[in-house]
This record gives sequence, C-alpha cells and structure tokens, in this order.
Amino acid sequence: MSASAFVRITRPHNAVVAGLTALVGYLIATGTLTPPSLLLAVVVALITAGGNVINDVYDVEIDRINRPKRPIPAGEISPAGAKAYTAALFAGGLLVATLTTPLCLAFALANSVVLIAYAVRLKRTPLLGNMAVAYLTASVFLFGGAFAGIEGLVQNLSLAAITFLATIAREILKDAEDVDGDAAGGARTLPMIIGIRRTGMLAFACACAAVLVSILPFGDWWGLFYLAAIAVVDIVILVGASRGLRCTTSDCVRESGATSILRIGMFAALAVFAVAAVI
Ligand SMILES: CC(C)=CCC/C(C)=C/CC/C(C)=C/CC/C(C)=C/COC[C@H](O)COP(=O)(O)O
Ligand SMILES: CC(C)=CCC/C(C)=C/CC/C(C)=C/CC/C(C)=C/COP(=O)(O)OP(=O)(O)O
Ligand SMILES: [Mg+2]
Repeated sequence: MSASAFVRITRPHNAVVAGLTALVGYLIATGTLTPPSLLLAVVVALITAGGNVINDVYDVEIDRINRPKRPIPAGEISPAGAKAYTAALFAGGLLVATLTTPLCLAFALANSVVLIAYAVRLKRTPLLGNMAVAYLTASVFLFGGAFAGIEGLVQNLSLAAITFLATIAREILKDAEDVDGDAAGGARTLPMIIGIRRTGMLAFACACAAVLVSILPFGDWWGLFYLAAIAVVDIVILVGASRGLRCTTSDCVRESGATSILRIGMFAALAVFAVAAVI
C-alpha cells in the first residue's frame, strides 16, 4: 500500500477538473465567484473521487484485462481498503454539501446514488450506463448553477445538454475500445449488441447533435469570441468522433485516438465556457 496509489485511484485530474467545472457553472449562472461558492468545488471533487474509487472496486475483473496498472488489479490497494476509502470520500463530500443549499445537497445525494448504481450495475447495462455517466458529467454545470437557485440551474441547461451529448459520444466509443475486458468481466455494453461500426455511427451522430446545441449560447448570452472559439472546438469534436466511423474492431477504435481527441475537445470547450463567462 502506498500513499500515491490512494491519490491515483481517485483519478485526481478528473476530480479536480470536475470541481473547477462546478465553479465555472456558478460563474456562468451569476457572473461572479463568491467565497461560499468555493465549497462547490470541494463537494464535486470529493464525490467524483468517491465515484472513481468505487468504479475500480467493482471493475476489478474488467480492469485486470483493460487497465491492469490500476491500483486494485496491481495489488497496491485491497478491495476492502478501497471500499472504506469510498465511504470516507462520499461522507466527506456530503458533509461539505450540507453547508451549501438544499438543492445542491439534493444533487450531491442523488449523484452519489447514481455513482454507486453505475459501479454496481448500470455500467453492465447497455446505453443506460453511458447515459448515467453523461448525466453525471452534465450535472456538474447544473449543480454549479443550482447554488444560485432554480434560475441558475435553468440558465445552465443548454451547457448541460451539450455536455450530455458529447459525453455519450465518448463513452460509447470507450465501450467500443473495451469490448474484450468488459465481456470477460460480464458486462453487456452497446457495441456488443449493435457492433462497433454502428456504435461509431451513433457516436458521430451524438457529437453532431452536441455541436449543433453548442451554437445556442451564441447571441443569447455570449458573442463573437464564443462563436469563434467554440467553432474550433466543434471541429476538434467532429474530427475525434469521425475517427471511430471507419472502425469495425476495438483495436481500430483504440488506435484511431478518437476518445483522446474527444477528451481534448471537451476540456477545451470547458475553457471556452470559462473565458466566455468572464469577458
Ligand atoms: C460540442 C462541444 C462543444 C462539446 C463539449 C462538451 C463539454 C463542455 C464537455 C465538458 C465535460 C467536462 C470536461 C467536464 C469536466 C468535469 C468532469 C465531470 C470530468 C470527469 O471526467 C471527464 C473525462 O472525460 C473522463 O476521462 P477518462 O477517465 O479518460 O474517461
Ligand atoms: C455534481 C456532483 C455532486 C457530482 C458529480 C459527479 C461527477 C462529476 C461525475 C462525473 C462522471 C464520472 C467521473 C463518473 C465516475 C464513474 C466512472 C469512473 C465512470 C467511468 O468508468 P468506466 O466506464 O468503468 O471507465 P473506466 O474504464 O475509465 O473505469
Ligand atoms: Mg472502470
């Protein structure tokens, strides 16, 4: 057991970016950041970290094949130790959430339940698992907006819709990469049912839908900077998703770099939203 394994298993980059995304959500909804709003980042980072750890607990057989260097399959952390760690991270996140608002606390509770359900069952259910991760990712914008009340949540609905669609595209391509390990671990995912070629086509369609919705904030609240910057990001997203179109095997999807390009595009979109909110 090493301290570094306990950090790695939380996927700290994802947890930190998720926390910062909640602040971007609040910033977009209100135009400002207040000291209490910083609590949002702590809640989201802790709950995302808890979700990442419990995911690895239940995916141990799958990760022995797909991701053998992760701390549990590598023997650096025991499943029981990781379960206790999950409980501590969720409890910490929910405790801090009690200092926010009832609406944010409700999101934190509901999302903790969805994260546990995803790890235990939904991941193994075609499309429903992908939709759960897409909802969770999109909900960070709603959670940030919700700290300013229902109006803040409603304000961020279009950003949540863009994120939901782009995340579905990436998640089903990740499933296309992971078919062998997922099948060995007993998971039934979308590409196992409709095939990798149709999964690539569906991912591309979702990416196109995300790109269309990404134009909505232009004019309503954001101007030419947003339009120019999001156009570049949209091209990255479309290039990434189009890489999966020609594939009929998992190796091809992995080698295409589609999911990595989509991740770059999604993080870049986040940066564009953050800058557009402050200029
Ligand atoms: C068409 C267009 C402009 C799409 C952009 C969609 C968008 C704004 C996505 C933002 C999603 C994002 C970066 C959220 C950050 C917070 C978060 C929940 C991070 C969690 O991890 C996301 C990452 O994709 C997971 O990576 P991996 O571990 O490799 O699966
Ligand atoms: C708004 C609040 C309170 C919380 C948000 C919680 C968040 C940000 C969730 C984001 C999505 C996320 C990181 C989910 C965690 C579950 C997870 C690790 C999904 C991916 O797992 P697999 O499908 O097993 O893929 P891997 O192969 O990468 O493990
Ligand atoms: Mg996993």
